[in-house]
Amino acid sequence: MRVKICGITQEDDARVAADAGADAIGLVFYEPSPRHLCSLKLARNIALSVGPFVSVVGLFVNPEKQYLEQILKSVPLHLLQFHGEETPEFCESFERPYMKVVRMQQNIDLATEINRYAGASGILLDTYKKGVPGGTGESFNWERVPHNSAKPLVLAGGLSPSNVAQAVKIAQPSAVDVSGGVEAAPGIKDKHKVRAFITSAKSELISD
Ligand SMILES: O=C(O)c1ccccc1NCC(=O)[C@H](O)[C@H](O)COP(=O)(O)O
Repeated sequence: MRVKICGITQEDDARVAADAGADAIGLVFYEPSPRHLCSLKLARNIALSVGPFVSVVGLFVNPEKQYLEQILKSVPLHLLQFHGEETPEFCESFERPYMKVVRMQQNIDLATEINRYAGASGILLDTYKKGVPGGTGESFNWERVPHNSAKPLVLAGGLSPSNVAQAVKIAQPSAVDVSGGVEAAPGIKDKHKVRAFITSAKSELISD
């Protein structure tokens, strides 16, 4: 099981996540978010602090192309994560691996969305909440996650150290993603929760 710790805003938290076995960290480039990184220098330093074998993911919500290109010039991002209404053509235009987020609205046609983003490295399934593009801290019904997806699925939304093992068992995703569930305060991670989350997410695979 791969684990991404999202919404990192300081180097210490990035190191804690990497040392605890995180496979990826997420940096938010979306101004209304309390986890938004307004300094590119800070974003770059965080990205460089995790070492060569931890993926650094940049989160965007309907970004201006120029803004994203400017970030790519100074922050070494391995993967882009799109939370808005970005088209497949837009997502692919940066020639960088990307994940498209699908918010699990009740009537969503997941198979169609997955086919639409054929160029994506994976699809991140997140909770739908009107007007909130991500980081809701709320979960959705994990039974809705298909086990035969054409693309790797990343499960997100309201995960925490206490529910991630159950979520993995039911949804059987390729990876899990957490932000609010391992925070001490918005944008600040709790190192005990980060460690507990990673241990729990990864141990489920072993116990099965
Ligand atoms: O974190 C935010 O504030 C945020 C704002 C806008 C788009 C995405 C955002 N975060 C995304 C994530 O942190 C995760 O990919 C995912 O949504 C899970 O978040 P959570 O439910 O808090 O674990």
